[in-house]
Order: sequence, then C-alpha cells, then structure tokens
Amino acid sequence: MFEDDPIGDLPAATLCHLLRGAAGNVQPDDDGGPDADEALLIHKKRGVGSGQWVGPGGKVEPGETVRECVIREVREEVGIDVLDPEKVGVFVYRSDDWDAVIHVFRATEYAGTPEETEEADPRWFPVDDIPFDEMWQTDREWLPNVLDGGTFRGRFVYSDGEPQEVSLETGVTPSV
Ligand SMILES: CNc1ncnc2c1ncn2[C@@H]1O[C@H](COP(=O)(O)OP(=O)(O)OP(=O)(O)O)[C@@H](O)[C@H]1O
Repeated sequence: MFEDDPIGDLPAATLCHLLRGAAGNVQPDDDGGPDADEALLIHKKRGVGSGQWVGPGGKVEPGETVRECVIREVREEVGIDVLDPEKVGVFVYRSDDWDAVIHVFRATEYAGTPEETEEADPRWFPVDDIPFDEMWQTDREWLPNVLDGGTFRGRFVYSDGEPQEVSLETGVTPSV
C-alpha cells in the first residue's frame, strides 16, 4: 500500500483517541478490545483541519519519537497526561499543500480532566454518535474500528479538500 510513499521522508504527525466508560474506567469487552462509551475529540481552533472535530495530536518535532509527540500534544491541547498510549494505526495523507504520515493512538488510562486551550475545545462524544459530518471525510473509514479496539493502516489522497484515493487495510499490527 505504501510502495509509492517514501514514508521515512514524510513529515510525521500523531492523533490520539482517549476512551472512557460510563463509570469513567474502560474494561475489555469479549474480544479483548476496549468496551468504551465515549471518546474525546477536540474542535480545532487553528492549524491543519481547523474548524473540524478530530482527536488531539500534532506534528512530531525534531528529535522526538511519535510516542513522545502524542503525550506532549495531548497535554498541550487538552491538559491531560496520557498514561497508556497504544499505537493502533498509521496512514499516509497526501494533499495539495501538506503530506504526512500520521500515527494513530488509542488510550484508556490518563490523568486529569480535559480543558479548553488556545488550540482546542474538547468534548466527550458517545462512540455511536461521532460527528462524522464535521470531521475529515476519511475518518468514517477507520475511526469506528479504532474505537472498537481494532487496528488499521491506510493511504488517503485528498485534492480540493475531497478524498480522491482511499486505501485501507484493517487488523494489522502497526509497529511503533
Ligand atoms: C485525512 N487526513 C487527516 N485525517 C485526520 N487527521 C489528520 C489528517 N491530516 C492531519 N491530521 C491531523 O491534524 C493535525 C495536524 O497538526 P497540527 O495540529 O496542525 O500541528 P501542531 O499541533 O503541531 O500545530 P502547529 O504546527 O504548531 O500549529 C495532526 O494531529 C494530524 O494528525
């Protein structure tokens, strides 16, 4: 799937999906995945994808690992310390003005309460009522699977803000 992409040369970014259960904690379901009721999204105030709902995250800085990046970005954007970031997916994003490889994490353990910042307005959404109409169009393809405990890799080519090519493979084990 990534044959055409020099993944090591693309800028890297992260996304994190924090989950909680009705009682705050998340237990494994029968498949071993998280049995979550709600997922945290942010309404982005600036940067790539501003005005949309998306998981907290951002660009990997020089000298930083993707795991360090996701922890830093979640802290900066919503004031939460992620304790168990699990890498569950990766996708290549190509567009008219920005190309990147985006590493997707899921987390069920964290410290703190989401707070609004200059970058982000956080809100918990029921996992069966995610605002896909106000998100990246390709999020519909992979986010339900990630919220349900799955893994994926993908390649999304956008032009004029619309997906032109969508490739997706689920049930893979992404390396960190
Ligand atoms: C189909 N395409 C996409 N689908 C879902 N999410 C996408 C995405 N393309 C980019 N993203 C996310 O958008 C953020 C960009 O980073 P962004 O917030 O602009 O960076 P950062 O916080 O470092 O900000 P500054 O560059 O300092 O302004 C980052 O989380 C990245 O994972």
